[in-house]
Amino acid sequence: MISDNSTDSASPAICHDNIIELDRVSFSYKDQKVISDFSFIVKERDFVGVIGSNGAGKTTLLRMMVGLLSPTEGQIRLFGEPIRHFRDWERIGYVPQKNAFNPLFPATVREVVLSGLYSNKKVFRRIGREEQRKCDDALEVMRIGNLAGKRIGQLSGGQQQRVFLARALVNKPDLLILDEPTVGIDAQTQADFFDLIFHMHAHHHMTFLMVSHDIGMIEEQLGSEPRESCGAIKFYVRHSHEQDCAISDLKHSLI
Ligand SMILES: Nc1ncnc2c1ncn2[C@@H]1O[C@H](COP(=O)(O)OP(=O)(O)OP(=O)(O)O)[C@@H](O)[C@H]1O
Repeated sequence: MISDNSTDSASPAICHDNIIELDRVSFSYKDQKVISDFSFIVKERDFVGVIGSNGAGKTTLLRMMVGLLSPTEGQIRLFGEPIRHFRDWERIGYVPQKNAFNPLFPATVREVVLSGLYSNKKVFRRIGREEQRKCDDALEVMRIGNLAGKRIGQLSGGQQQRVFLARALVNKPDLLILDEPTVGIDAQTQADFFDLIFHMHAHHHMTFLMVSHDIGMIEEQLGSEPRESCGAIKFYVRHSHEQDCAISDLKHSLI
């Protein structure tokens, strides 16, 4: 593994590793500058809520963090490693803002959720009982167990979004990046989902970065003062030091 992070002399506290580092990052689409000279660090066990008006650049920022866009200037590191060398993508779950499957896409809901367990290299690995159990757990948490055998392309937009969330959760990644994850989802599933991810943040050692337009929910969960801003984008952060929870399935997190 390539790493040139040898200068980091940070605290030995295990929960304070840097997960995402943006160092003087700028981004332009042709001649429109969207992100300007922005530096920010997300630490292990942070929950970062990202708020900002339409067009402020939130999605652009997230797409840079997952390697889909390259900064025009500046550097990004993931888990301490320069993003161009980073290969450990299965540690990161990403749910983009708008997901839509072609109605003819042949995979079933179960197959799509199971695909979250493997990196591209491992897609042909045999799926055992343990993997099926994790998949059932994720399906049940997102209330789509009854849709498991259906073709994903034939579901409604909100149902498809729940499948994407189940896929992102099934592997319990170290870092989950969510771009307005609950748009189009009914109120009960939305409330359950927030309970779940805030529990996972507090007790399962996960780090979250989530774009939301729900300022009330963000302030209630993360406090009313943003820690940082980037143009019209504001970053609310809460760090967790709570006790880890020994239960490994997802369902218990709903309560
Ligand atoms: N592919 C693209 N090509 C050119 N300009 C783009 C592209 N994608 C986004 N933009 C522009 O960049 C700016 C930031 O867009 P972005 O999608 O990052 O904003 P956002 O904060 O996520 O907005 P929203 O809340 O509406 O999702 C906007 O002015 C947008 O028009």
